[in-house]
Amino acid sequence: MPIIDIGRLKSSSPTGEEELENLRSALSSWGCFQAINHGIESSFLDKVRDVTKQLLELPMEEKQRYSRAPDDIEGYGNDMVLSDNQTLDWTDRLFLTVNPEDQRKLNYWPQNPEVFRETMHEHATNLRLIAEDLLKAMARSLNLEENCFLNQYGDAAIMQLRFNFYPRCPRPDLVLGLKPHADGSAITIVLQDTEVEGLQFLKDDQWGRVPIMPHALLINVGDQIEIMSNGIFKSPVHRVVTNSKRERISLAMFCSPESGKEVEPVEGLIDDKRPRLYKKVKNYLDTYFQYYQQGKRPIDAVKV
Ligand SMILES: O=C(O)CCC(=O)C(=O)O
Ligand SMILES: [Fe+2]
Repeated sequence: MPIIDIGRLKSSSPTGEEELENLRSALSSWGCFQAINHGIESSFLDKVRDVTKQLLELPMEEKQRYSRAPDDIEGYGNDMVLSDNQTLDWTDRLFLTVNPEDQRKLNYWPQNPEVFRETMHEHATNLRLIAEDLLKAMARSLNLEENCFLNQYGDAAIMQLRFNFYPRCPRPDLVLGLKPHADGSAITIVLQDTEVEGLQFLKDDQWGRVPIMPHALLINVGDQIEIMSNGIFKSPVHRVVTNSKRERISLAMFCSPESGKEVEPVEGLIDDKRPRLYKKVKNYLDTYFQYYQQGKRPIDAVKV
């Protein structure tokens, strides 16, 4: 699992150039990395985890006050059931749109713990800057103008938080916490559990574990960056395994292009040797969930 010092990516020194090359290599092989030196205080990340834990450990009756409506993707609950033969994940989650701010559905936002709302607001503010800096670095790592991904991402990017709670599972050999999938985002930033592993990425047909690094952020590319980069950066398939002894918690932030923005392979990455791989897409997330729940890869539907 690659580790990238993202503080270095902004520097134009030789070490900065070297780190850009590491970034390009990580995203075109694994599609993910552990980000260190990201500028967020460790104590703040601990607070975010703590608030997440407090929320997920509330009594079920209290969490059910934020239950997802049957036709909504936001709220507390499990998978949306779209067919009888769907495999359910061994997880409960709370899913919230955080940005744009005027699209927050506050009826799903817990008020307990009391600092929940302000903490998640601050967390989103921090991650927004990291996502934007990374999109610039990703463009520079391919010798492109630094705003070429950011322009498709837009100023009113969609940021969605998913609080994942994986209870202990008596049969980890039979059940997954989260079935294999690739994310529909542009990029995803995940805060991992500090004690229990579980996330795995598929590389060269093998599942690679994400080791615990308490103060790193796990970052992976989603389908929309695979599209913009014309397939150079890989949106990796990943899954979460269950554990019979320990429960596990994680907090994923999905950063996706602004609603209505057209997303397509960047001009500079299409040539005779690398023909255009993907069509132009808009509001990719709208169709993503249907394919996802059928166990299909949504990105296959937008191949040329
Ligand atoms: O639980 C994790 O570490 C990852 C979660 C994830 O992949 C997701 O929510 O899409
Ligand atoms: Fe994921």
